[in-house]
Amino acid sequence: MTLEETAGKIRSMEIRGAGRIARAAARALYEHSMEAESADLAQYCQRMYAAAELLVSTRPTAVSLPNAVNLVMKPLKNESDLFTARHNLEERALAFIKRSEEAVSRIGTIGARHIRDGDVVMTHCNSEAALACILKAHQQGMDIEVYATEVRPRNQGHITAKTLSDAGIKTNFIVDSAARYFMKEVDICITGADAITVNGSIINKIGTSQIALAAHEARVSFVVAAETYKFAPCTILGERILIEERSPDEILSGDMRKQLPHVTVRNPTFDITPADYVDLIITEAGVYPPEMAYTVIKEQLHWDTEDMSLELPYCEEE
Ligand SMILES: O=C(COP(=O)(O)O)[C@H](O)[C@H](O)COP(=O)(O)O
Repeated sequence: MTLEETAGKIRSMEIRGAGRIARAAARALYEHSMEAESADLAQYCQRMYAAAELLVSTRPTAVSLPNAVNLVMKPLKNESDLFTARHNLEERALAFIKRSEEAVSRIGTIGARHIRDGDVVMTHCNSEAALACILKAHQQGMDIEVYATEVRPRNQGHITAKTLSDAGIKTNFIVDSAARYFMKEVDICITGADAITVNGSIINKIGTSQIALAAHEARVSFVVAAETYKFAPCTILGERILIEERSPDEILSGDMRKQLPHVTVRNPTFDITPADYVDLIITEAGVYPPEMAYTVIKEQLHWDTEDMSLELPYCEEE
């Protein structure tokens, strides 16, 4: 797949979900580097920086995307010859993909320890990391039941329901607005994350914060499964995560909107769940309370003040 094809698929959401987007970006950089016909290091760097910028511009919210791109790209500035630069960049891209896949599997193992035999689990959207926990618990022989939301407008819940059904897990498929109604039957909510800020807020699919609120009210655990590269270093510097707002066409057709001249369709793709409503964040490096987000960014992402000069567009003002 060409770089432009990958960028187009991320933009159109054919490739979606924060972890998958991150791996697709790393894969695109790897393949772009392999194909690069560059006369010298400067030309190669120029080509790769342009590719990185294109990838980062595709979707604004999932921090896994700029984090993956930075992990692959950042050491490039210290290279002194084309051959080594190219070799090292390709190694870093492949290492990121491997690390990401292993992280999801490890999160599944750790997350399954938070599910008990007989539990009813609610999940929202389609998160590899959240599903890894549920699938692992099922594989370990636990008798669990799941409530999976529909996830309007893009219906990612259909993918979740199919995955759960294929695994033989008893699943209730519900509209998003039924989450509070069913919360009294739920023991634990598990969702993924697109970004986690330094104050432990979780940015995930629109509707997540309502589920967290309903869980809080009902004294149900609300747990987030997320790889460490979902934490957002830029938030240490006070930057906010930009919440993507997608086309109104996803909700009402142009023809229908023409009949409603005083109506504006709003379509935010993600929302923010404050740390107060989050019990735990399950990462591949272990389980953290949301209050420890700063420590994760410092220790797991090895973020330091040098990163303040990052040139790539990391996050933008909300
Ligand atoms: O909100 C979404 C996907 O949104 P979209 O469909 O708009 O990309 C997922 O919950 C997170 O990305 C985490 O997923 P994962 O755990 O797979 O990274």
